Amino acid sequence: MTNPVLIVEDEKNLRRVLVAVLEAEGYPTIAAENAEEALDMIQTKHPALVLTDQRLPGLSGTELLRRIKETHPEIPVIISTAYGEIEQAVEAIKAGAEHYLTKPVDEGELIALIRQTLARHGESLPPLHRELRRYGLIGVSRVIETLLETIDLVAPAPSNVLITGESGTGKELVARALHQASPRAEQPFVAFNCGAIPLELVESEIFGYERGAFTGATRAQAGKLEMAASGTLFLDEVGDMPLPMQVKMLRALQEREFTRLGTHQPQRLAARIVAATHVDLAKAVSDGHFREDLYYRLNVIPLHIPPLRQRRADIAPLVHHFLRQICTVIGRDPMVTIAPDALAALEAYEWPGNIRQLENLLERMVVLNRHGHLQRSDLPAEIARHQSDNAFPTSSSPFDLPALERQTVLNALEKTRFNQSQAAVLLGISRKQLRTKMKNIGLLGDQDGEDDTIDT
Ligand SMILES: Nc1ncnc2c1ncn2[C@@H]1O[C@H](COP(=O)(O)OP(=O)(O)OP(=O)(O)O)[C@@H](O)[C@H]1O
Repeated sequence: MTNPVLIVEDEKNLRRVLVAVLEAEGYPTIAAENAEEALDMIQTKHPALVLTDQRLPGLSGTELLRRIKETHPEIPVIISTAYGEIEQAVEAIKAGAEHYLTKPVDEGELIALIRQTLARHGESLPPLHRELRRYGLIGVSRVIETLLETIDLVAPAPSNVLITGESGTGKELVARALHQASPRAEQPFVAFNCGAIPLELVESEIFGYERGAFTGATRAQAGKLEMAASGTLFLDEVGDMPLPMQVKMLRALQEREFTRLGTHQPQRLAARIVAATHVDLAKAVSDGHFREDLYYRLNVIPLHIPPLRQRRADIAPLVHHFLRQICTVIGRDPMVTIAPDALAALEAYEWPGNIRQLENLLERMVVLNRHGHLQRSDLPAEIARHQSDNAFPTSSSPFDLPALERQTVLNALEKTRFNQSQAAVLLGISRKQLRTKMKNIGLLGDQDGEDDTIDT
């Protein structure tokens, strides 16, 4: 990321803190004391995002936002407002602010919001995000960050690894990453899927065979273990390995030797074994479908990849990545883009098929798309009906003003135990205005009248 984040804040200490927090996260950051200074910086420094206080000396945050939208509509703006400035927050969202934050600003929420906003705008992100792109693994979530740290930690060791996770979560990608990050990177990476293959075939595929070892063995063939040499053998769907093969595999791992079928000449097992499964292998052991001793042999280092729905922050960067990738592969230029509400629906969907399902859906949508822009209405109905506010419950959704207003009014009422006068003071509006809002959002019926004297 080359373009900085611009902070606009008149309070000196807060400005310093915000700059320090963002710089610690690896975002190049610049700061202005007021809107006029900010406008100059926008001309010269082209920030990737502006975070501005609403209340500033001179032009307000919303006025600054309007000026930015006139000249640089592509720059996302986040407005921070003091508690009770809901009117201004709503005003700012209407004027095109990406989000609003309520002061005092929560550090974690701020960082997450900035990451999500930049990712949503297809920005290449700061060192953290560049790092998170390593080995072809895309993401901005803590999950991906931890996964990459673990890969770096365990890659150099020869220990076996067992990767677990639902179908399509990226188990093979992680296995390849482990290989690339290891001293074995120059050696072969060989993948073998144990799923739904009869015993004889699994055995001959993994161990190899000599000519005449069985009917049809017209020539000698090296097995996957031999092909992997001192590299990595990736055993996918290891839970489906037939039980008699499990016994043979265990023996090979214990003795660090194996033999081609049809000979007694042992060979050294030099490859590292990385196995993967989408089934609960511990349960398969207790059900008697998987050998406990082999389970422990393989599970020296367990690595779990959570499903996509548990790391929704990764969806936006993955969507941008796949759109770029698919358009490049099929030669689509200019690149197909996606509408914010379509992206929000993707972020809110459950993704039972995880990243593979997301990738396949985008490919289909890009290929079938004529106008170069994916709209919410292009999505399958099942996905389009998802509400964007499921996705990031901590941040306000820019697409649902009534929900935002309703939530703020409710918060104020709850804080004051439904004392309307105090709630109105908190919100910075008159009690009459509050009652109108309560009616609009269904908290007061018409029969409740305009009685200003009785508090409920
Ligand atoms: N974090 C990620 N960043 C980019 N692409 C990813 C990521 N995770 C997965 N993918 C892509 O998603 C697709 C599915 O990943 P992969 O085949 O590794 O999943 P899997 O868990 O091994 O699936 P299965 O259990 O069905 O074999 C691949 O095209 C992979 O490149």
